[in-house]
Amino acid sequence: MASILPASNRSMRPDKNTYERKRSVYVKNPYLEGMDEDILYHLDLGTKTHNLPAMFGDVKFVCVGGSPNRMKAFAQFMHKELRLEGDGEDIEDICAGTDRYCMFKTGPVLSVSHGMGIPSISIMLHELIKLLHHAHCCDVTIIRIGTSGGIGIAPGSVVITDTAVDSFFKPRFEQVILDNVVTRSTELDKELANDLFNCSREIPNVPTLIGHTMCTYDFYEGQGRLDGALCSFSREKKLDYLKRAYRAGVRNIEMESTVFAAMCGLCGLRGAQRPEIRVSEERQKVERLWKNDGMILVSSTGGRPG
Ligand SMILES: O=P(O)(O)O[C@H]1O[C@H](CO)[C@@H](O)[C@H]1O
Ligand SMILES: O=c1cc[nH]c(=O)[nH]1
Repeated sequence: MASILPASNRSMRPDKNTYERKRSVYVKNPYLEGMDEDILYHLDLGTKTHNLPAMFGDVKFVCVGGSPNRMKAFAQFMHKELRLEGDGEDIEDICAGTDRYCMFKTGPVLSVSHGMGIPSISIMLHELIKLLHHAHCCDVTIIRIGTSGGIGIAPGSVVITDTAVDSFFKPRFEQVILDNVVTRSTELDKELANDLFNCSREIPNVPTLIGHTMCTYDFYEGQGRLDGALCSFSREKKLDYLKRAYRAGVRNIEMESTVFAAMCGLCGLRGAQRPEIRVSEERQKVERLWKNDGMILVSSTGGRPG
C-alpha cells in the first residue's frame, strides 16, 4: 500500500471556517455507511489502511487525464507554480502499489490518470468520489484535461466542453445497471466553462472555444476513422456524419466525457458550483495560477488523420 503523504502536505488543510457555504462530495449508495471498511481496490487505498481525511482533506481541485506520464508532468508543473518545497521531481505516486492508475498531490490539487474509455474512467471515478467523500472534502472542482479530435476547428484548438453528447449527439449517458438502461444527464457547469473561457483570453496563440464534446466507445469506427482494422462505411458517410455532428454543436470527439459529466454531476463535483464567498489562500493561489497560465483546458484537439 502507498504510504500517507508527508506532514507538509497535511498542513495545507483549510481552516474549518474558510468557506461560508460548503458543498460536499456525495456518494449515493446506502450500503456504504454500513461497511466496516471501504477498499478502493484500483487506487490501492482504503479506509482502514489510510487516514484519508489527513491525506486528502484539503483537496479542492482534481485534474484527470488518460495518461500516467501526462498527469505526473501536470503535477510537477503545479508543484512549481504553487512554489511548494523542493523541485517536485521526486513527487510520489500515491497509487504506486497498483499499476491501474496513478495519483499525485500538489497542495490542494490532485492529479489522477484514468486510462482510456468510459469503463476505465468510470472505475477510477467511483473510487475517487468515495475517496473525496471519506476524506470529507468539500467545494471540489474537477476538470478532465485530455486530447481529442477536433471537428471543423483548427488543429491545436482547446475546446472547453459545455455539454458532453453521445454518438447520436444527445446530452445523455446510458448506464446499464443490472439489466436496465439508466439515462443520466451530461450537462457540465456553464459558469465554469465561461470562467475557463475568460481565463483563456489571457493566453496568446491558443485558440480556445466552448462547444459540445462527443464521447464515443471506440477510437476508430466510433469516431468515423478510415484507418482502423475494421471499416464498414465510406469516406462520404464519414464526412456526412461529422458534418451532422458539427451542425449539432459538436466541436471535438473523445472517449470519457459523458460518464465524467454524469458521475461528477450526480455526486456534487460540478466544479462551477462557485459557492465560496471567502476563499482559502491556496485556492486563490490556484485560481490566480489558472488565470495566469491557463492550465484550464478540457481538451486540446489534434488533426484527425483517419
Ligand atoms: O487524452 P486522453 O485523456 O488520453 O483521452 C483521449 O485519448 C484517448 C484516445 O487516444 C481517449 O481516452 C480519449 O478520450
Ligand atoms: O478520442 C480521441 C482522442 C484524441 N484524438 C482523437 O481523434 N480522438
